[in-house]
Amino acid sequence: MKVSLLQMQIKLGDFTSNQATIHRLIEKSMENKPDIIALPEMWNVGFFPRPLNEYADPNGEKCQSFLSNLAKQYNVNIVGGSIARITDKQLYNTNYTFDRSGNLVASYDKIHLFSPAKEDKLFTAGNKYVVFELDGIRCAVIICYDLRFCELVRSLTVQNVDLLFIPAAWPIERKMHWEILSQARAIENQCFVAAINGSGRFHKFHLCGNSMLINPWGKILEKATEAESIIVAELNLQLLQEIRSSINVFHDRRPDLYFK
Ligand SMILES: O=C(O)CCC(=O)C(=O)O
Repeated sequence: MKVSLLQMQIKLGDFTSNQATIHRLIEKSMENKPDIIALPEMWNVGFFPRPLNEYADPNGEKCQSFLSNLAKQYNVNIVGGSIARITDKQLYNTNYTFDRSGNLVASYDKIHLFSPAKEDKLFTAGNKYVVFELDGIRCAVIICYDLRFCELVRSLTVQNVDLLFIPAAWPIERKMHWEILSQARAIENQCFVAAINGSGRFHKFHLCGNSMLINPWGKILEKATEAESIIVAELNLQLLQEIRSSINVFHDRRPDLYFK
């Protein structure tokens, strides 16, 4: 299973240019023949042009059709980061994931909205999480600030998730949290983590890049710099069973004692 992360530089409010960037990066990433490609948070318009309701994709239809066509064209699974979507006048931060045939296999609305940036005032929060399969591998996706909520990730990984995607627009000031929390989620949940950040600046936000592919032991297999880049790694899925049987935290946990 080869996974490639497209750490793109997103242009604020410029969907057409962002689509062109994805085309360019996918074309290049195909040299490595990845099975899955993943994109960062808010790739359609960035974090956030105003007024956002004029920039957001109505019902996510343009983005869905763009991603579905790419998946078919390149015969690759696409975890479509997230986009700004508007439905019934409500804004959502939404992930769409497509399989190689261009079928939508998952749709997830960000659950934890980042209140320090007033995301909770602009967007409506999602209220359900999803687990899905890509080429027979159990996957899940969370978005950016969701990374800080270990309860959410545990709720997903008790459903046997092998590969967790974390599209993000994570700022440079908290780069240390991005790295440590991503590694912690991999270690505590004994799964692979694909942490895919954007690169560049919006308003006062300066994204830290540093996308990572992390194995279930917490080892960083590949890491990007701050600049626009593509990283790729082959995931040794055998490691999942080796680690889970040597330290069986899912067997030893005591959910009967938690959150009383
Ligand atoms: O949690 C953080 O520090 C960053 C979160 C964030 O930027 C977001 O959720 O968009």
